[in-house]
Amino acid sequence: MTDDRGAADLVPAVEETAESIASMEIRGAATIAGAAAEALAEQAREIDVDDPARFRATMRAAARRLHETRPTAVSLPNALRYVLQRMEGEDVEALRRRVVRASARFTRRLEEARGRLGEVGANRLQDGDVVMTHCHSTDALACIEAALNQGKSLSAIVKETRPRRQGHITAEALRELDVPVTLIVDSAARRYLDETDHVLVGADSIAADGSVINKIGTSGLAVNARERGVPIMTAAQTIKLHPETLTGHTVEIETRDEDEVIDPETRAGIGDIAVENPAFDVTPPRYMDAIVTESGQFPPESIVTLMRELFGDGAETPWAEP
Ligand SMILES: O=C(COP(=O)(O)O)[C@H](O)[C@H](O)COP(=O)(O)O
Repeated sequence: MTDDRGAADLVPAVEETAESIASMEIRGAATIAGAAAEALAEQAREIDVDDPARFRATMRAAARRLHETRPTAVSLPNALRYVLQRMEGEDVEALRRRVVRASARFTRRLEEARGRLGEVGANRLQDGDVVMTHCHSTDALACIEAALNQGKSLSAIVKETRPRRQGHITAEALRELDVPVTLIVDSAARRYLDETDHVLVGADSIAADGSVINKIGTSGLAVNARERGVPIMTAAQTIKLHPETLTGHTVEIETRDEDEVIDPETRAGIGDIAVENPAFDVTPPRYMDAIVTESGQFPPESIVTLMRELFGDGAETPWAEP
């Protein structure tokens, strides 16, 4: 049986979502997961087949198409797993219902988890704190929002986050919450740590040893924060836990287009140079004070306990052909 089985029956919504994730129109680990779950529901709703085996094959093909878009955020395969593991039933209508329901439940759980972890993270922030952020993380922003709701007043130092400048999205979101924002270039972070009370980042994946995989620059920020004595936390709901790392696998770091770093004309003017553009890096657990999830906060080294509880010893890949 070839891996292409079911691919001919993919509905446009799946291709559109896959393209938007790959081009980063849809970005950020939690947002990608929600969009993927919704695309699976669209596939289930729109596909016009009578044969349950064919229905299942098209759902697996849709999941494979979504899975191949970006490699680092484990929330994507975790979302696909959540929905496909619930694809049960004897006939197409039953299968369709189960997929649509699972997708809706997944999206609801994303929202609830964000709310709960926000409250946990907010308890680590004090009234008057200056918080430094990196990239744009909805889970990290949830902590700030919850702290504001607790009546705390915060201000933010927002790292620009080259090359894609997701810091601009964070700055805008914080201004909408009326948080005073100072935008800095990435290389100014160490200097501004002297004025920072807490560093707050998100995660694309968390490994079994407590390593945090997040936007490139996070590990340097964490090392500098430790050197300066500034606490740093990762806000990450449990769909960011990477079950395959329980069995020794490492997390693949996405490499993106060189044009994001330098435009081709400027590059040609410089001469023959190599350009590299890794999108994420790995922060060792010893540089992170806490991982904040909807199930509470954890020292990074003990996150493996929560992972075993949630995933057992590893991960299935229900999108693979049987
Ligand atoms: O590194 C990024 C986004 O990278 P990119 O812009 O390359 O997708 C974010 O910190 C995490 O995905 C967490 O985000 P969230 O908390 O929203 O899941």
